[in-house]
Amino acid sequence: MLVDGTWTEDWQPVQKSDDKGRFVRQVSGFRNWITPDGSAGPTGQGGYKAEAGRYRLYVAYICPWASRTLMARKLKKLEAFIEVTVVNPRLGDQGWEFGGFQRAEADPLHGATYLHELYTRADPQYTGRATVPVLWDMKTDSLVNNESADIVRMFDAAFEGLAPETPCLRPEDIETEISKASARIYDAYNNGVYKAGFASSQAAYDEAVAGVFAEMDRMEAVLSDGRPWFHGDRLTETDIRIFVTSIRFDVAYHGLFKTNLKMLRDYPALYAHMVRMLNQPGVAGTVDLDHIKAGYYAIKRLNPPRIVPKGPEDSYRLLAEARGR
Ligand SMILES: N[C@@H](CCC(=O)N[C@@H](CS)C(=O)NCC(=O)O)C(=O)O
Repeated sequence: MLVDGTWTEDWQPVQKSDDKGRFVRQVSGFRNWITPDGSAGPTGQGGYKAEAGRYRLYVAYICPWASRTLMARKLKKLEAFIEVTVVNPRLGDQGWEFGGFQRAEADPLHGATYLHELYTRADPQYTGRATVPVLWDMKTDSLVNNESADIVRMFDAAFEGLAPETPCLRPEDIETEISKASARIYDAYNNGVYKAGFASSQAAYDEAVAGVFAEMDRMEAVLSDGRPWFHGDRLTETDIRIFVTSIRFDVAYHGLFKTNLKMLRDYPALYAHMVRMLNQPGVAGTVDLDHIKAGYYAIKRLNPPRIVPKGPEDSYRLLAEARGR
């Protein structure tokens, strides 16, 4: 991570724990917003106006948080507004690296070797982890935002009137419902699997795993009435949130994070929800199973020999089918 702008090799990914051995995720540091007129959004500074070709999203396909911003870019048809650079899926001694893996790209703006160079370029005194996603402003050469929840929200609204019309991912009439569901699903599912995987005590692991499967049972019950999306007929950010963990579940979390009471495919409605989302236009292109596996199974602390498993066949088949449509 970076400390006062200097890289320090306390790099073990996402490993901060509390006094009971529970994994704790860091809070994002750049919270500016792109808005239609460049005014400041709910947090941060103004000056980031919605304009074509001005912004670039740095992502890792392994990362669920980065992936949800990629999905929002597709679902909101923002390809002309937001360029994308994909980093190497393996988090190394210097954090995220450019190039060096199939479909991992070079940094087209600064020729950086590591993502942390972008952080210190934006703030020479930055302290914190150099995480993906990073939303970069190519006009002022600055870091707009590194919090995926903000990025999904700004993609939803900031380019209205400029980008093709698309359904809202956070309709006002169900905003409270979305916020409530998001908080729970984040804690028990999206972050719950990490809490299980990075637990440093049996008790912390047991607690996290129980939370993960209780939440899966709950989501399964909601989706079992035949609705296509979590809140009903409309695809919302809640569905994106669920999907990014569901698509990684059997592929990485079940094995590496030991969330193995069941597999995702044992939940018929949740599984169908994942397949439905995978088949939305553009979504399959945001999923790279080889990056996902290479990235997770390269986490030294959890998998010292770094052997990457072959399967699961089922996930590759689903993805190939979705791509072929
Ligand atoms: N709050 C951030 C969290 C992002 C995050 O934790 N990204 C992980 C990858 S999944 C990362 O970049 N970790 C690098 C590190 O911890 O050094 C968001 O949702 O955007």
